[in-house]
Amino acid sequence: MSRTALVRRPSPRLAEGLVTHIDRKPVDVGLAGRQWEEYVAALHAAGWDTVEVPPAEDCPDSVFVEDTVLVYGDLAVISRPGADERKPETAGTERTLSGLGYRIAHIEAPGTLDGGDVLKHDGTVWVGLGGRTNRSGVDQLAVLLEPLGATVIGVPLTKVLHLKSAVTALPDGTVVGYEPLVDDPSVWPSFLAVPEEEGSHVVILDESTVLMSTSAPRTKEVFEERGLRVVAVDLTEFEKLEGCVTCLSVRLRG
Ligand SMILES: CN(C)C(=N)NCCC[C@H](N)C(=O)O
Repeated sequence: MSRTALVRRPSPRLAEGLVTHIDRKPVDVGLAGRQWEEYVAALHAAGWDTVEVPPAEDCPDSVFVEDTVLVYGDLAVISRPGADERKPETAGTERTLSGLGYRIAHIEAPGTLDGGDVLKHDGTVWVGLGGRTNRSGVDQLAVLLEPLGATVIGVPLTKVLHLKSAVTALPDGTVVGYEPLVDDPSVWPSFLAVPEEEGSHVVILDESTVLMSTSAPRTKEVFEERGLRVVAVDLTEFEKLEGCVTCLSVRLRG
């Protein structure tokens, strides 16, 4: 199986990125650039190819490429970001995925949907209904994905920016989250509470390996005790902007 991930270089204006649920802290743009290179190197070391979406230098949050699209099979659903500042980011993602041969669909007004609000596992697609994604966005996504066999479920999201700020899934489908920030853990058939907020965020690299932040060392031990191999990368500068390990790529499989 070929494994490719979309990534997008940080904008020189990264430090102006949006913050909603946390206090603003100064971002070291040079350090962020080095952390981004290490993130991409970790994908390569795990056997992933990367394709760069052309940089969007005037869009401070454009490095968080996950929010611009939801890919399901051969369909790329171009998002309509809930924050107006981020709406110009989608054009570059659309051009790149169109060039890679994906069928393209769009979330249309009045719908809004950020890719970071969408968690997929094994045919189920949970979508966070919070500050960035609205009911119309979820309904449009359901119309697009249900013919492809997916079940789309809207879930409440009040405590964090995106659904994947709160929860992500391990390779076996267990959904992991830091309970104080999860609205309703009973949504997921199998939920594992982790001891650190940054431990909620994993990218599945393969069936036994996950990528996560070095900011959650106790959670790393929990995952290793479950038999997972964990690759940890420093993401401090992105975490200051409510970013996490998932936001920096869009994984394309198959
Ligand atoms: C899963 N997460 C968290 C994401 N996919 N995106 C993070 C975007 C952060 C950006 N400053 C913003 O406020 O939009």
